Amino acid sequence: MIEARNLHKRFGKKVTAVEDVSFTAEDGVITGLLGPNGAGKTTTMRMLYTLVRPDRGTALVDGVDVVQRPQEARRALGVLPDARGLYPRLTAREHARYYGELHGLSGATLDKRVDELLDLLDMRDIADRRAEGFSQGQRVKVAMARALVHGPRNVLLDEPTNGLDVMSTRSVRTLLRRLKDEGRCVVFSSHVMQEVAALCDRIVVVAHGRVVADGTPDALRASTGKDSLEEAFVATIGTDQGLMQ
Ligand SMILES: Nc1ncnc2c1ncn2[C@@H]1O[C@H](COP(=O)(O)OP(=O)(O)OP(=O)(O)O)[C@@H](O)[C@H]1O
Repeated sequence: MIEARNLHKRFGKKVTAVEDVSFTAEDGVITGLLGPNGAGKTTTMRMLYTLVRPDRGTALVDGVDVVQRPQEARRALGVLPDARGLYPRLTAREHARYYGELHGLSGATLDKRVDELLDLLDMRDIADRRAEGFSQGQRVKVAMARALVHGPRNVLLDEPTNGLDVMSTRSVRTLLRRLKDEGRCVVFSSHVMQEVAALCDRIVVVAHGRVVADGTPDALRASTGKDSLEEAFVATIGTDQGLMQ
């Protein structure tokens, strides 16, 4: 479970990226962080996975404070960051193995886990190719495999389907549903409302660094009095700018 508590982050004097973000992402639930470009989603995610230190507020990962005990919090997290930097000379399989080793896995356990992920992410064809020259979709799959190799209880994904074709998007969605069915806490960010609507049990809408709505798709529709989720989002944010594909 992940609890964001009054997160604040400014960059310099002029940019307030995150004003006051609080939400709880439960286990066995897919929580979507939805907001237009520049809303503060990536900055929020970075604070959750301990890359950026909040100016104020904090977050708890399975009860562990990310500011006070970042290393411990990181062990309980699998992260697909916004930058999917890969090592060009390592193969897809070597990426997953390397990250598994960093998390203390080895031997047959690690081999089995990596094989499972290669199948789940449908990446057998690229398993033993070096990452240099990988397409965007292939890069996302490798980054996803290394995020999940240690079987984290909590999974944070920053715009996981960005740049993916229809088939790859479907396999990512299937994987996220599987993580949910396994009882994991899944949080992903997106600026595409159709993406969030297709996957999420719970939606946290962020605009200008603040949470402007938080609830199930049905609750969001009911609170705005709109029949379609799309209209409900527009009503919540006050504009459809940046939310459509
Ligand atoms: N390192 C940084 N230095 C200065 N400004 C930053 C930095 N990181 C983010 N910002 C600013 O903070 C605001 C929120 O950015 P953030 O990347 O969190 O938004 P986002 O919701 O993820 O947007 P997108 O959908 O475009 O990725 C933006 O105005 C951005 O320019």
